[in-house]
Amino acid sequence: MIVLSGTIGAGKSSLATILSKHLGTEAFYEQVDDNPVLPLFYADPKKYAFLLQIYFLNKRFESIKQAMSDDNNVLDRSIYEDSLFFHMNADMGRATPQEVKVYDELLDNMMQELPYAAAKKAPDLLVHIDISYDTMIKRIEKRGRDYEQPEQDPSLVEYYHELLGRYDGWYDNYDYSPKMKIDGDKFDFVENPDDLKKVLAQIDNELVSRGVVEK
Ligand SMILES: Nc1ncnc2c1ncn2[C@@H]1O[C@H](COP(=O)(O)OP(=O)(O)O)[C@@H](O)[C@H]1O
Ligand SMILES: Nc1nc2c(ncn2[C@H]2C[C@H](O)[C@@H](COP(=O)(O)O)O2)c(=O)[nH]1
Repeated sequence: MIVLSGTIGAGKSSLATILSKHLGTEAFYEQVDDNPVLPLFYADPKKYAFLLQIYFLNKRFESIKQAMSDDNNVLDRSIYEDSLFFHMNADMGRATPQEVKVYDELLDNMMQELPYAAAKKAPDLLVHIDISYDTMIKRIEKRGRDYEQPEQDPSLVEYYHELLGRYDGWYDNYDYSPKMKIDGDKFDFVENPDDLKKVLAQIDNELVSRGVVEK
């Protein structure tokens, strides 16, 4: 299983589609447009942060189990990033210490239940897409989900800065699996075919050198 990571609008879903096609495998996507809790969360984060987190945890767990059913399937966000989101929201006063404790213990318990073979308790590779704040905002605007637009809710400017800032430390400390970073500002793998080629070559190299796929 190959897992993508990155902030909102980094290009995870786009790359998941491209990469799974390239590898001849399946992509598994985070539930967003048909997520009934997400708009509620953006409208009232304090009321819905915990419910949203449980919702994501449940869906993510389901996707991981499905993605694991075959080699080299691609997941468009890691379960570990959900925890990053939740702890950030809790630090912003949107969840209580008790809710955080319940979430952390539940996550831990669920991870232990994953039916991985003993040697395969983690993804084969994490591919992190790194983007700047400006790129993040441009992409969020391009995609156009109402509730994510800072124009509609100026408090999102601080939320997005904080999120992006936390991602750096998160990636540096991530040690559940081999990892690699793609410069999502420099390589436009959606609109530039040359960039796409370079990005896929970087990922292929990692997968081959780690013995995940054959040359
Ligand atoms: N490298 C890129 N160049 C141009 N547009 C991009 C790029 N990556 C993503 N996008 C666009 O930005 C928006 C967010 O991308 P998406 O793949 O949904 O990101 P994520 O899944 O990380 O939130 C979409 O409209 C997508 O078409
Ligand atoms: N509070 C949380 N929000 C989350 C979490 N996972 C995703 N999200 C939000 C962020 C975006 O608005 C949307 C989809 O994210 P993309 O990066 O795929 O665009 O869902 C979470 O765990 N907690």
